[in-house]
Order: sequence, then structure tokens, then C-alpha cells
Amino acid sequence: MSSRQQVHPQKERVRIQVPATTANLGPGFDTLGMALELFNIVELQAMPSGVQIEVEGEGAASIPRSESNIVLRVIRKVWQKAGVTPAGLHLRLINHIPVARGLGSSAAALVGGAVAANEMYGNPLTDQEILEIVTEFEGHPDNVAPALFGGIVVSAMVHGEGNNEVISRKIPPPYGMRAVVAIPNFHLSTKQARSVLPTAVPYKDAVFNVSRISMLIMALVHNDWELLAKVMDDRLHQPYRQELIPGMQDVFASAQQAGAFAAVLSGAGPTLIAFARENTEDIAAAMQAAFGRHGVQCQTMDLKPCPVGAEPINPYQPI
Ligand SMILES: Nc1ncnc2c1ncn2[C@@H]1O[C@H](COP(=O)(O)OP(=O)(O)O)[C@@H](O)[C@H]1O
Ligand SMILES: N[C@@H](CCOP(=O)(O)O)C(=O)O
Repeated sequence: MSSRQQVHPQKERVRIQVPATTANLGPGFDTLGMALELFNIVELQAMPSGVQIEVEGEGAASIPRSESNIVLRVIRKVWQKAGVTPAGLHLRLINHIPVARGLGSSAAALVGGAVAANEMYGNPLTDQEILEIVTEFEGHPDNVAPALFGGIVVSAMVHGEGNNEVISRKIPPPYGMRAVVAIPNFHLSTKQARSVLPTAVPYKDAVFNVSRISMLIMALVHNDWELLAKVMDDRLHQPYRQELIPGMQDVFASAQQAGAFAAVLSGAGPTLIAFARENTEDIAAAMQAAFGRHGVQCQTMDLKPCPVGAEPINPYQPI
């Protein structure tokens, strides 16, 4: 530890609530994401020495308690950039976001850890600096930006000379929007779901997505559900990933027949997500039945968009 590092934190213990996210929203591959009202909690406590990691809930059996834990790694990165560090730490991860299902568990872990590390020392880093650190870990900004800021966020990585800037702009979720998710009982890592993508796509498919993402942003900004229903479609990633998710097209069609405006892959999958204003119970049942016809068991949730991102909550309330 460098002698210039500040050892004593402003707060001995912090607790951060961080939302799940659904990335891409159809055509917005690596660009668009929305926060959902399903939360993980990251609790960080300064200790006189050592490192202890506790994991509860989703992923408790598989998430590492060692230096390879991504929450610990991002905490260390934030403290290194800020020139601070406590002598030891206790990390408690309370997870409600299913892991490796396309609901942004890795983004929530990274954002929760980074915001906790910053909060403990009185926020020496700006939100923009936090965004750039977590994007570097995650590799793409579409989950981490809404996990940090809430709502729907459009983001882009701008590669300048000697710097990688992440630009993000927030859109409030359309009034009354509900997101019905069907979460299969199998894991699909983002890494695996990216490995099936081609290195190049036909020009006409690129044009298809440029028009759809432009129109989708108009639909979201203007609360235009008819437009959203027409343009929430994709040719850059979904066609290549459908081989990994049995029944994907059938689930999409069933959700729409039951009243959803549109249904798409959530992030890299395997979760499928349908957008609606009503009939959410019927939509969930239709999606579950359709997956069942293809031999896939799933759980469903009716989620609201989350207008706020990662935020500190009372760290002394028992949970
Ligand atoms: N709460 C957590 N704490 C530490 N690591 C986590 C946590 N949640 C997820 N991860 C890591 O992220 C991986 C899943 O990330 P990824 O494949 O991108 O799927 P997802 O769509 O859930 O983000 C897990 O295998 C685990 O290594
Ligand atoms: N744009 C990424 C989004 C991955 O989201 P996740 O929730 O599955 O991690 C991709 O489509 O690969």
C-alpha cells in the first residue's frame, strides 16, 4: 500500500442497491439498455485487515470468493484511481438477479461494487469516471449505463486519441410500460452468446438495424406504442442466437398474440422479454407455455422499468 493512500474511509459501511438491466431492446445491440425493478445489493465494510466475501441468493454456489471476484476487482480499480484504500474489507453480495440469463447480473455486480467503493470515500470519482471504469470491465456500455443511471440509456464508446470516452444519454421509460420476462432454467454466458455472432453482416441487414434503432428511439421518446411495435426488430444478433434458445420465435409470437406490443431477446439471452401496458399475466402464461412446447422450463416475472440507477441505502437496516 502506498503511504500517500488515504486509509480511513468517510463511511465504515455502505450498502448499494443496483437494478437489473435488459440490453439491446431488439435493434440497439451494444447501444441501448433499460433498468428494471429487480435489485442486487452490494454491501461493503472497511475492516482492520484481510478480505472476506459472502454471497447470498442467485449465483451463491458459483460466484468466486477470491481475488477473481469481479466486484472485488472493480472495487480495487476505483480505489486505485482515487488513491485510497482501507486496510481490509468485508464484502456481502445479496443477489436477486439471475446469473448468466441476460438480465445484466455482471453489470449490476460491477456497478454496485464501483459505486460502493466510491461512496465509502465520499465519491472522489465522477459518475463519468465510474461509467468508463465499469464499461472497460464489461466490454460494452449498454447494461452498465442504465444500471448506473436508471431508465433507458443510449450509449456509445468513442475512441479518441489516447482516450476511450463513453457517451450516454438517458430517456425516461414510456408511461405505463411493463416488461414481462421469461427466464429459462439454463445458463447462457454473454461470452458464449457473443461467440456465435458473425464477424460481418450483409449491408441490407445493417441498414435494417439503422432504421429500426432510429425509429425505436423516436417511439420511446414520444411514447408511441404503435411505432414501437413496428420497429422493435433486429438482424444483427437475434437471428444468430436463436439456435441457442429453443422456441425463441414461438415465444415471441405467443407473447404478441397475448397482447404484447413486441418481444425480443433480453441482452444476450436466454431470457426473452415482452413489452406491454396490460394483460401481463396472460402474456407471461403464453410465454411459459410456448417455451414448454419446446421442452424449456422457465420462470416469469412482470417487471417495471426502474427510473433510478444504483443508489446508497441504509447499511444498518437488518436484511
Ligand atoms: N453478484 C455477482 N458477484 C460477482 N460476480 C458476478 C455476480 N453476478 C454475476 N457475476 C459474474 O458475471 C457472470 C455472468 O455474466 P454474463 O455472462 O455477462 O451474464 P449476465 O447476462 O447475467 O450479465 C457470472 O458467471 C459471474 O462470473
Ligand atoms: N449487448 C450485449 C448485452 C449483453 O447483456 P447480458 O445481460 O446478456 O450480459 C450482447 O448482446 O452481447
